[in-house]
Amino acid sequence: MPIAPAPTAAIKICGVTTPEALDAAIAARADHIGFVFFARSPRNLTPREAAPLGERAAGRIGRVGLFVDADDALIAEAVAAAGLDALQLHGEESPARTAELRARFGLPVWKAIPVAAVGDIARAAAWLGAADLILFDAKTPRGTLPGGMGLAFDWTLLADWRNRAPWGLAGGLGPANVAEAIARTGTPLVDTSSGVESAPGIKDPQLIARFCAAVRSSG
Ligand SMILES: O=C(O)c1ccccc1NCC(=O)[C@H](O)[C@H](O)COP(=O)(O)O
Repeated sequence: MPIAPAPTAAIKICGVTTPEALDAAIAARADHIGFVFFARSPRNLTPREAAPLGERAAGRIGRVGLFVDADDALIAEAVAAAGLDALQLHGEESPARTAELRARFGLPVWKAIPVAAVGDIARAAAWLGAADLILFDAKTPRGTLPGGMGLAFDWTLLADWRNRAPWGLAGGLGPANVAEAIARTGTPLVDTSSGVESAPGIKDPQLIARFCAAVRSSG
């Protein structure tokens, strides 16, 4: 009887802004790319800028739109322009707002939960039933970006989560530590941004390839 290969974590490359980075993610067989719609981010795209990337990605890789306390008008414009397959909420969106957006746009919603202490993991339970996936990410210092800062959190805090819903791990992941992160947490999805960049907002195709290879080596 053939032995099935061990499953590895799904991969999301966040903050893609160029066709080269998109093609690198597809070539490396990542599962999702993220388009950031947040003006303060070095990876920000307007819906108009995201449109050709969304078209290039269609049917080849999942397109996740990242928003930070965005209004419905921006989300609607981005969904239509970039053909988004899922929404990622990276701000202070409540469980009610999360459920409302899921119903309004008819798309899966990923809710990022910032983590610095064990209570932050418990807090995620409030989004069960409202979000389709919980993305645990490092809590960033006040006054900085709420994500994409290359900061990791203490993965042992996840011991309390016990796979209560579909989830993923983000924060400070790169080619050098992602296999260890998967081995230590058992995460079914990994998300990276700065770890595959040569400078903030500049994706490096070689780092994308190395990241995806490292994920597969963990299986
Ligand atoms: O990437 C950004 O610029 C960003 C801005 C505002 C909110 C969230 C943002 N990124 C979220 C992501 O999905 C990142 O992949 C995640 O935070 C991990 O980032 P990194 O630690 O740089 O890998």
